Order: sequence, then C-alpha cells, then structure tokens
Amino acid sequence: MAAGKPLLKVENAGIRFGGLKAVSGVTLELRQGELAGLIGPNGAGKTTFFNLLTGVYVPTEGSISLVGEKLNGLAPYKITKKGISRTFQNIRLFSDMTVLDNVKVAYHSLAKHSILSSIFRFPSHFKGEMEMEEKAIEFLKIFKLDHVRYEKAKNLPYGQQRRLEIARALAAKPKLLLLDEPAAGMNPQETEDLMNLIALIREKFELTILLIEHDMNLVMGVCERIYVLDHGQLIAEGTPEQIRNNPKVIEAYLGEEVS
Ligand SMILES: Nc1ncnc2c1ncn2[C@@H]1O[C@H](COP(=O)(O)OP(=O)(O)OP(=O)(O)O)[C@@H](O)[C@H]1O
Repeated sequence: MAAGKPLLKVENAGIRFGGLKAVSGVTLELRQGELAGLIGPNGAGKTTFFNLLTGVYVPTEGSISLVGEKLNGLAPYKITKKGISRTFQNIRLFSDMTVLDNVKVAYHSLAKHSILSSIFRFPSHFKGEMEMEEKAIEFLKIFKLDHVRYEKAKNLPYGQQRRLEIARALAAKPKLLLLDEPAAGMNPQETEDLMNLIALIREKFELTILLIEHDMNLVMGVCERIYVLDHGQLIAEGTPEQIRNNPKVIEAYLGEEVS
C-alpha cells in the first residue's frame, strides 16, 4: 500500500527520569498506511517511546501530534479515542473473561448507546449490544479465534493470547496501531503466521502500524521503514536494506543479532 498523508508527527520528543534521559530529541513522522519498525538494544527507550505516544508518560520535551492535533498531556483513554491503540510487551488481557468479552470491552469504549439506555434496558441498548457482538465475532474470525470465543482468555495458548491482544487493540478502531514485541515467545511458525496477519490487517483496516521487535526476520520481512533507538536517541532510519548496512546500527545493535 502506498503511504499517504502525515499521520503521526513527533518533534524533538523526550522524557527524563531524574538524571536519566530515557528518550531524547526524537523526531519522526509516520505517514498513513505505513508499516514501520522500531528497534534497538535492551533499555534503548523503545517501550518508553510507546508510553509517550499513548499518554502513559507526558513528554518533558518536544511535541507529539496525530493528524495535526497535539497529544501532549492528554490522558491515555483520550489518546485511544483520538486513534492510537497498543499492545503490551507482557500480555495484558482480562484473563478471567471470555475471548469474546475481551474484544467487546474494547468496543464499549466507543459505544454509541448511552449509560441510561443500558441501565433501563431500552431497545437501543440491546441493538447496540448485538451490533457490538457481531463486530467482535467478525474480528475474532479474522484472527482465527472465533472457535474459542467462549474460552477464558487465560486458557488460550500463548500465541492465541498474543493474537487476541491485537484483536482487542483493533476493536478500538485505531488509526495508528502500536505493537510492543508482538512475536515475543512465539515459535517460528507462529511468528510467520503473525507477520502475514500484520500485513493483512494493515491492508484491511487501512492502518498505520509501528512495531517494536527483537526478531529481525519479522522486522526486516514486514516493515517498510525502520527506526533505530540507542540510549534514548534515534541513531538511524531507513529501509530494511539501509538499516542492515548502516555502520552505526551494526555497531550499536545488529552486530550481535545478525551474522
Ligand atoms: N518509570 C521509569 N522510571 C525510571 N526509569 C525508567 C522508567 N521507565 C523506563 N525507565 C528507564 O528508561 C530506559 C529505557 O527503558 P525502556 O523499557 O523504554 O527500554 P526498551 O528499549 O523498551 O528495552 P527492552 O528492549 O529491554 O524492552 C531504561 O534505562 C529504563 O530503566
């Protein structure tokens, strides 16, 4: 898919924890429809950068905007409503709820029927609930999870839990989807299936995706553009080919990862 208009603009963004600059002076732009990767050694600031984009942390420097609207200082739920969803390095599901309910909860944040209609069980409540359920099942089909819709999330094998997390993030109808190590803990077959799934949902939902990943096959295979963080700073950006051959990147990171 050809990349479109600018979606996310990050200008000189950073955050300091006491004396530590966890992220510093990061400037980047993601265009609509782009599938980009964020790589770097452990502790480089990748997850902290996601936390800045999603409002978990407020940047102590610089600015972040989505389709021209500034996000700095907005609460995480407001940023979700503006169009940024994410998954986490350590899976965060409602483990005692069913697979279906995990996805429906994400829809609830966007529900059009009012709290009053739900309390008094107006017809609009049931219509809204039914629509939500139908949409949630549609998502589960895409992620090949519809056959386990009534299982508790905690009973799913690890690979399915990871897919459910992505399904749930998508249910919030994001413009930008952030995936934090989506292939962590997966075997090679699951990783390959996931790569195909990521490419498919990007097309189907016209998404922009930024993913953090240590699995270089996944990053190089699926991303069109890659950003490299080291000690909180962006040290390189480019196509997978450019990144693979960038001396700074090889020294900071790839040397140990790729022979
Ligand atoms: N809330 C916090 N308070 C203090 N320091 C923090 C906080 N969050 C992150 N850091 C520090 O910021 C730095 C960047 O951490 P971060 O988790 O973003 O790295 P990462 O690139 O995601 O690493 P990994 O690949 O291991 O997940 C680390 O030195 C970390 O200890």
